[in-house]
This record gives sequence, structure tokens and C-alpha cells, in this order.
Amino acid sequence: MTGTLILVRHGESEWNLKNLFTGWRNPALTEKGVGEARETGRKLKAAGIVPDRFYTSGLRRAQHTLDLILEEMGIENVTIVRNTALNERDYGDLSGLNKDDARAKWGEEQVLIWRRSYDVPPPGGESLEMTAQRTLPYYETEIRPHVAAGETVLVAAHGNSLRALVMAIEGLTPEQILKREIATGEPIVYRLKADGALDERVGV
Ligand SMILES: O=C(O)[C@@H](CO)OP(=O)(O)O
Repeated sequence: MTGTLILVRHGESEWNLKNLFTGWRNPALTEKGVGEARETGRKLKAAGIVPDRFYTSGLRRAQHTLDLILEEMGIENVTIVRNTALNERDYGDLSGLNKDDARAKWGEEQVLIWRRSYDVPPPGGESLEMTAQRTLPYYETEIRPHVAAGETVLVAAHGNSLRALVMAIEGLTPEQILKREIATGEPIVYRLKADGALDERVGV
């Protein structure tokens, strides 16, 4: 039996727009972000996808994205599971700083290492590896069993928590996943085998 896993990154947030490191800070979606979330809902509906279960992070940009998707899909009165295990990577001391200002202060290369290396955390924050260490166990115990049972599960989360899942599901190396940008408004739809292995990625 195969199940379906849908991964969605939140729409553009106020801090994406202002080019600020965000992490566990909690900005709202912009108008564009609201539109992207609605567009995701329309795409999923047009693809005939009917999710059974819904997960999101503890942060409002992902929660609001999920609410907007459900609204577009005409889905009401469902249980939404929120867990900080799906939160964005914690950006530590960089949170709230402008990304260009950080490059000016610490240099292009250092900022790139903090943003896109696998195991070097930003000061006081989490590397992608550390993010995966909390996101993957949660996925394995709380989400994957439902997909394995043949259900369709929708997860609305963040660029780096989703990178951790994509890396595991697609079997990517750290080098490969760090080059992968998870776009806003572009759902990733996987069919997974009962053992969690990737059967196919479905285009929507
Ligand atoms: O600021 C953040 O929290 C993330 C996602 O917007 O940024 P980055 O692209 O550096 O992972």
C-alpha cells in the first residue's frame, strides 16, 4: 500500500520580505504570502488530493498557511496537530538581523556557512543537522505511520524543517540538500511505500 505525503512551505512572511533572519521568531504572512498559500490550496484541490491528516509547526506563518490551504480546499472541522518539532531552524543570535547587514559584518562566506552548511550552527542557533535531529524523530513516530497506513498527510512547515524531511525521503547527501531551495507556494507531493521509501514524486 502507498500513502501520500504533502509538504508545503509557508507563504512569504513579513520577515522574508524585509530580508531578516527569522528562525523561531513569529512574523505574519504578507499579502503575497496569503496569496501563495491560497494558490497551494487551489493546486492541491485541482489535483484531486484529499488529505486525511494535518500537521504544522508552532509558528503562525505555517499555521496560517495551513488554514488558508484548508479554506481553499473547502475542508472544515478537522484536527490540526501543531508541534515545535516542525519549526524553522533556530537562527539563534542572527534572528531578527538583516541578511545583507550580516554579510557586511561577517562576510559573504561566513554567512553562507551559517545559512547553508549542514553541520555548522549559527551562533546560539541550530544547524540543519540539529534541525533534522528533532524533525525526523517526530516525522518517524507521528507522521510516517499514517502515511504507511495509506493515508494522505499534509504538513505545512518551513524551509529548513522541510529540507530535513526531503533529505531523508529522497536519500540526498548534505551537499545535495543544501542546494535545494524549498519554494513558497509549491507543494511537494510524495507517494511513499509502507516502509517509508519513496515510490514517486507526483507533480501538481
Ligand atoms: O530566515 C529564516 O528563518 C530562513 C527561511 O526564510 O532563512 P534561510 O533562507 O537563511 O534558511
